[in-house]
Amino acid sequence: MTDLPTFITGLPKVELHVHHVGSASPRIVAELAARHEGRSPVPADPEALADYFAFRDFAHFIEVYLSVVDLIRDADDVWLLTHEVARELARQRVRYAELTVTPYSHVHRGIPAEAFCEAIEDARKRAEADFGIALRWCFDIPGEAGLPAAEQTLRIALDQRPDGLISFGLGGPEIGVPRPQFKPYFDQARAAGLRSVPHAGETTGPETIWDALRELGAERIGHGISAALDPALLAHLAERRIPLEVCPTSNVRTRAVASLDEHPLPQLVAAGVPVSINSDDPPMFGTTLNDEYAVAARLLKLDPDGVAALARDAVAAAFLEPAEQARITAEIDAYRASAVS
Ligand SMILES: O=c1[nH]cnc2c1ncn2[C@@H]1O[C@H](CO)[C@@H](O)[C@H]1O
Repeated sequence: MTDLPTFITGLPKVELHVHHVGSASPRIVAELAARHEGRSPVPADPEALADYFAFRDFAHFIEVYLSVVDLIRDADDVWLLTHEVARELARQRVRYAELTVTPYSHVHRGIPAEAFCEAIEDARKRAEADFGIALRWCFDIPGEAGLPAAEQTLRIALDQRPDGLISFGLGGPEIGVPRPQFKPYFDQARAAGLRSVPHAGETTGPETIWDALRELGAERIGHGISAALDPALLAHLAERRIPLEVCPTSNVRTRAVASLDEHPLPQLVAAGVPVSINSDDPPMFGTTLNDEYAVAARLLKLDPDGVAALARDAVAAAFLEPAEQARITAEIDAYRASAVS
C-alpha cells in the first residue's frame, strides 16, 4: 500500500478556503518586497520571511497580512501573484479552487477595480490553460475596514461582475466586528446570485456563527470551529448540511487554537457536521493543502479511504455544477482505486 503522505500528494482535491495574498509564495513576496527598497517591513529574503510569519495573536496576523497587501502595487503584480498561486494549487493536485480575493484592499491602495478584475480574470483563464485548474472567486469584505469596505466590495462585485465570481465573504478580525451590520450587503449580493460564505467562529464564539447563518444567509462558514462549544449549533449544521471550511494549522498559527491536538475538528466530525479541509494562507502558516490533509488524517485517524472521503466531502461542499462535481468525484474514485492496495 502506498504510504498515506504519498497517497495524499496524488489525490485530486478541491480547495474552498484559501486567500489570494495569503497564498503568495515566499519567492513572490520577497520579489515584491525587494522592489520597495526597504520601505516595507516585509523581508526581501525568503528565508527571513519564516521568522516574519510568526504571529503573537490574530490581530498581529492581520497586521502582517496587510503589510504583504501593501506590496501589491499594480495590475501586473496582481496577475503575477494570481498565476503563481494557481501554479502552486495545481502542484497540490487541486482541480478546482474558490480563491478569496479582497478587491477593496487593492482598490484602496490605488489599483482601479476594472484593472484588478481584468488581471485576476486573465490569470484565471491562463491558469486553466497552463495548469488545468479551475479557479473561481470569492470577493470578501475586510471586516476591519467596516461598512465603507462592505459598500465598495459589493459595488465592485456588482459593477465589474468578473466571470469567475461566485461568492461573497467577510474576512479579517471578528472581535469588534459584529456580523449583523453587514446584512444589507449580503442581502444584495445574494439577490444578485452570489453565494454567502462569511468567516465566523474562528476567533469568537458560537454566537458569531449563529449571526452569520441568521443575518448573512451563510451557506458555508469560514472556519466555524467554535461551533464545537454549542451542541444546538452542531445539530443545526449537521441537520441542514451546512459545511465548515476548516483550516487546522491556520488556527494554531494565529493562536485561535492552542495546538493541533486540541483542535475541535474531531468533535465537529463526530457531530456529523460536513467539513472541508483547507490551507487558508499556506506560506504564511508554513503549510500546504497536502499537509492539512495529513493533519486531518492524523486527528481523525483516517486510512486512505477516509482521506478520499474528505476530498469527496469538499467537492460536495463546493459551489460547482453537479456535472463538474461528478467529474472531480470520479477522478477521486479512480485515483483511490488505482492506488496500490
Ligand atoms: O484566517 C483568516 N481569517 C480572517 N481573515 C483572513 C484570514 N486569512 C486571510 N484573511 C484576510 O485578511 C484580510 C484582512 O483585511 C481579509 O481581507 C481576509 O481576506
